[in-house]
Amino acid sequence: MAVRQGKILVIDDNEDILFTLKMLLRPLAESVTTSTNPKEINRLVSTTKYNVILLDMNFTADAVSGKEGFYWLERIREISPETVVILITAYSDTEKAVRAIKAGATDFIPKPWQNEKMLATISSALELSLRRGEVQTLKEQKSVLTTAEPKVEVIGESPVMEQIFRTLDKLKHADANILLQGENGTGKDLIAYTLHQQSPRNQEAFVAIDLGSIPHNLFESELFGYEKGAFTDAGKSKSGRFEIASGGTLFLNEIGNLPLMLQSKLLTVIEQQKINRLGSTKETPIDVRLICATNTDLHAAVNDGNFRQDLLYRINTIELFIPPLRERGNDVSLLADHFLKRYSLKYKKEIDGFSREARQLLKQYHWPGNVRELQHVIERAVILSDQKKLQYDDFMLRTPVASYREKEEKFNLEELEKNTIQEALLHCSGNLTQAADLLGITRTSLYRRLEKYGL
Ligand SMILES: Nc1ncnc2c1ncn2[C@@H]1O[C@H](COP(=O)(O)OP(=O)(O)OP(=O)(O)O)[C@@H](O)[C@H]1O
Repeated sequence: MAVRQGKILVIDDNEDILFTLKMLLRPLAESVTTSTNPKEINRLVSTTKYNVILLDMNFTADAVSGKEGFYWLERIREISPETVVILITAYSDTEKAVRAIKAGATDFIPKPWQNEKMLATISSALELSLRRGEVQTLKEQKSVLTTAEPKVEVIGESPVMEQIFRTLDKLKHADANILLQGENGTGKDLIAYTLHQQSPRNQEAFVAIDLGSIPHNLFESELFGYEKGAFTDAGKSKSGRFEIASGGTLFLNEIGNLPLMLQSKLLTVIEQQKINRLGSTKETPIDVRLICATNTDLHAAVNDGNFRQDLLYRINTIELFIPPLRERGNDVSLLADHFLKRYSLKYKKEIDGFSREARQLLKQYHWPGNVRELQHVIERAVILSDQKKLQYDDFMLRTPVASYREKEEKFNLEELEKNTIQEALLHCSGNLTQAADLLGITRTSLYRRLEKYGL
């Protein structure tokens, strides 16, 4: 026999009927709950997700109109529209059957029933309900996936990027949880997608959620989903990202933003591989590969008591540091050419390169917004330019071009950075965490710079 799935609720005022149906239907489902009192329906349906409800049409003795059945059918449709409802009555007639179906029932069974007919009807009702759930998940998957940006190949030839490509290659068959660290716009999302694409999970969904851009009060419902009525605005049930990503990869961007209370919930989910939607006691098994990303130093956050150490150890089986663009040498030029080609095509402009001065500026600029900033700068320049080559003045960089030019003439940026770090270290008596704070960078970034300048 197939694996028993789904929950059945039977409501009938006759105890014998309930007993017989319980015995008959038990082999079909995970559970069969019975009740003689229709007033229990509100409570039962609000607290448990039933797949199929078998509902008597007449509860009061002598009543034959079926009015009660229709009343309760409507209540069930309001509370749990996805549940399949089958009506039963001793006083069947075609007119009632048609009305019941119009009112949202799926089928109608006359009493006395034949066991084979009852079993066949309830089996198909269970099947229908489970398929409805799958369709709902697919719809939600589609809405999550179609909002994502189209993904492209990761471009880079610099030694630091070559090192990343070698590591990505080694991770092809490892289903390990991965933590990507790097400044905003360095390509963490793109690398997470690449990891998914090259993994055995690539036929399943890649679902991303940016915990830096959604309000804190929505974290829980977005991650774990909710049942209808779980909170004031929960008009209907919704799957969370964990459920939608099940079988595939879940990318949690800006994981450092997760409040401590949800960190412990996330830890439990990772350990038990099950989730509970908000407002539900039902556990749903999930199977996701987790890739997390952060632009903050989670190790420092652990030291400061803002991030759980046990959670960090669960998500960072492999840690990958994605370097800022300014440390990738000629990759800036490579990426600039790539974006120029893409946007010239998109905006139908005949621009075939950069002036020498413009290319020099791209190389020297420090790109605080990394690849994303470069991409936007080139797109804007392509839209506004009316020459064959992009010029120095076509770029509207975050640091104003004029003052940047002046600074370039006056200072050597690296020298400046090195001196500033030395000063900060002196000021903080060598305390790296304090120095990093003072400089407004992460401890990891500070370490890298100390290495770079041999400090
Ligand atoms: N090496 C690369 N090659 C091609 N495109 C890249 C590369 N790195 C980043 N991009 C592009 O730059 C943009 C920003 O990258 P992405 O969103 O992956 O960065 P991120 O580190 O996840 O940013 P954030 O931390 O702000 O979420 C995207 O459009 C991405 O496609």
